[in-house]
Amino acid sequence: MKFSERLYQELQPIWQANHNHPFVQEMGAGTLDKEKFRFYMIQDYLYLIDYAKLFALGAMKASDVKTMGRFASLLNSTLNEEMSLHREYAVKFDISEEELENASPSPTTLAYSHYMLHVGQNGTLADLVAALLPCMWSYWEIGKELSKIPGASDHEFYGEWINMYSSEEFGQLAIWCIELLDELTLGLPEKELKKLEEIFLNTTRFEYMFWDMAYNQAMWPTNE
Ligand SMILES: Cc1ncc(CO)c(N)n1
Repeated sequence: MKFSERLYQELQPIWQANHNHPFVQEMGAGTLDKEKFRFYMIQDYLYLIDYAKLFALGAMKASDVKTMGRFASLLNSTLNEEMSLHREYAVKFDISEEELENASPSPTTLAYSHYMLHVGQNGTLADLVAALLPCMWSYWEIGKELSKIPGASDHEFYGEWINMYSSEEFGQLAIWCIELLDELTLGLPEKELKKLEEIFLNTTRFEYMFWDMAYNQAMWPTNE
């Protein structure tokens, strides 16, 4: 069995919990509170700045030119395509450039992005890919699922989000990361695979926490 298939099977319950989160469900139903989405967009923009750096680190750690090129392309897509979606949403939701630039990351955003950067900086290329994969893979799955709901892709506010993450282009990037992880894990001892599974599990858990943070608009528990 491919390592990605093993991960997918073993972590189904958590993936289901992510899909069933009220933030995701209400986005699909078109009933999500706009203030919650606005909060999410700002936090996700901050998150993607660090996430993009992970692709740059991937290019650094890659041992062949083809893989470097793929990471360069992922870096470009994140900065110039995915984050363009966020910049368009910012206009739609009345988020000024100043507000976006001055925004502070929530504890969950900080914890998630810093965990990934820590793994990316200190680990192997396989560790880095295991850390970043749940992000792309779960968004693609959620995008595809929501795009099946009649009318969801045409929704005035949430349609664009669904179209971006269910798109063929986004799917191709996710598939490439899945294939890379399978290649990098071929023949690795069980002890090493367990470590990668733990990393993948952690960022999968962070995905859930990110939806939850956005739904509750959760910043630090004290205002100081
Ligand atoms: C928190 C989070 N996970 C995954 C993605 C997909 O890139 C995103 N934009 N944000």
